[in-house]
Amino acid sequence: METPLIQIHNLSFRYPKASQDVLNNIELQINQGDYLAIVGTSGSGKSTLLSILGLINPPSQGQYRILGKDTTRLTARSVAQLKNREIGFVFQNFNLLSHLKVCDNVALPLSYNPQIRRRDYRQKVQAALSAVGMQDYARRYPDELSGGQQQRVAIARALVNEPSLILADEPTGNLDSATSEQIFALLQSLNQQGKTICLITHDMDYARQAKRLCRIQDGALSA
Ligand SMILES: Nc1ncnc2c1ncn2[C@@H]1O[C@H](COP(=O)(O)OP(=O)(O)OP(=O)(O)O)[C@@H](O)[C@H]1O
Repeated sequence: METPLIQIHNLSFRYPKASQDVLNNIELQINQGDYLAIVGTSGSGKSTLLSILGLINPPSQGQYRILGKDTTRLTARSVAQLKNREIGFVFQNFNLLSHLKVCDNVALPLSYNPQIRRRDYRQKVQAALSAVGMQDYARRYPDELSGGQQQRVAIARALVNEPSLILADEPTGNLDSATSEQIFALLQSLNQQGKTICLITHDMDYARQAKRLCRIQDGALSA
């Protein structure tokens, strides 16, 4: 029996002051353990959809449930809590803080989660770094690492809170093809270990490796 993690019904989204919707009547269910790739041409609405899945933007219309909770009926504080605890983000530009060591970058999401005790940080950071093969780089700074290593660290940061969903927006957009292959292999293996992943990519070869492939065209999503 598949357990729904995300349930989106009749969702539309329009940016403030824009004259038309970027997303129209989206229907989407993501189950626990899914690996979903979203493809679409530039400007089709992929990043916008990811920003809604990641609780950065609320839908303009329709329903978005995560873990059974209707996010449109929650307070801003509850939404922020859900975002911090249940979502891990991976970006094209890695978005690591250059003045912090690898271990401190990875620890950042823990500091937004008051349920986690400070004395547990070290073990959690080590576990996340080990999951991406970067356990020996904890004391380095981001600019001492290659692009692929920086993306691994960013994936460790996304994993550290043990979120329900990993969202990755063009995670290999700044990487060469050999390094991209390693990052996709890592995402694949994290999914095989049970992580739920939703990914945007331009690379159809990798998109086809995901369990599910969805396309966005002019704001409409199809399987
Ligand atoms: N903050 C914003 N305010 C107004 N319009 C926006 C904003 N961000 C994006 N858009 C518009 O929304 C549409 C969808 O953008 P989005 O970034 O979701 O597309 P995308 O499919 O991720 O594109 P790309 O592949 O180029 O990253 C585009 O027409 C874009 O111009």
